[in-house]
Amino acid sequence: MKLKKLEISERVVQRLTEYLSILKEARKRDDEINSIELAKIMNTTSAQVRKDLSTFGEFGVRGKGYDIDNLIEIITKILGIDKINNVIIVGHGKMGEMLSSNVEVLGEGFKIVGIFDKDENKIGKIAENNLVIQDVRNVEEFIKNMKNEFNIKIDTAILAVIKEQAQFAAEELVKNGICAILNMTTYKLELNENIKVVDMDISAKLQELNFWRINSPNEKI
Ligand SMILES: NC(=O)c1ccc[n+]([C@@H]2O[C@H](COP(=O)([O-])OP(=O)(O)OC[C@H]3O[C@@H](n4cnc5c(N)ncnc54)[C@H](O)[C@@H]3O)[C@@H](O)[C@H]2O)c1
Repeated sequence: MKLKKLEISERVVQRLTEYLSILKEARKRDDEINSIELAKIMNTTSAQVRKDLSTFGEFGVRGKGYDIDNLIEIITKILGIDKINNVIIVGHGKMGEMLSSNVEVLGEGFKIVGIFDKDENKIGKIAENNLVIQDVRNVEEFIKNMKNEFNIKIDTAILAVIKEQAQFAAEELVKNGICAILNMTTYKLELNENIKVVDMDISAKLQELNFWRINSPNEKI
């Protein structure tokens, strides 16, 4: 399924991932779910749910719910996680190690195929997921080999280097064909607009949460 890129907002894509996790839970109980039930769990309106899902076609039958399996299959395809997506980790410190030793954190559809660092003391060591930590200077060769020898395209990286190295490391990755970066650093990367970056910052999320906590009507301060 090819989608016209500009038709879909980032927020809709974020909501799709939320729908998917809700639907997987709902499937344990039922075969169908309607937009009112979905809206309740998503804390939104049923009109919003219908609007979101209609972006991708007509799935619901009027008066009936959505077929959960069908919806899961479609969203999985839209998110491109109906097949394995190979990713590399760049920076194998505390954060990189947390990911390579807990691969289930990545969820279905993703596989770590390479780990890179620049620290001489780490290069050559074996990570928890049995991959050898490679010299970051070998990323280019690694990507080329994967393509030529196994016909595997690597274009996604998880960036977990120290903040001060984030921009440099990201630029190097882009030079080598990476076009999608999950940025675990707190550095705001400046890259060509064709490069998709998603920031994953626990601290920023906590700040956001804190704002809602202290501005909640239940706040007793
Ligand atoms: N996303 C979050 O919520 C979150 C939480 C904690 C830390 N962080 C951030 O994640 C990043 C990593 O944190 P950490 O605690 O794992 O740090 P760390 O110091 O333990 O690890 C950083 C690793 O990056 C490597 N490195 C540095 N420059 C590199 C380069 N150019 N190429 C390849 N490897 C390089 C270092 O050798 C080291 O192994 C930091 O930027 C930190 O601010 C994010």
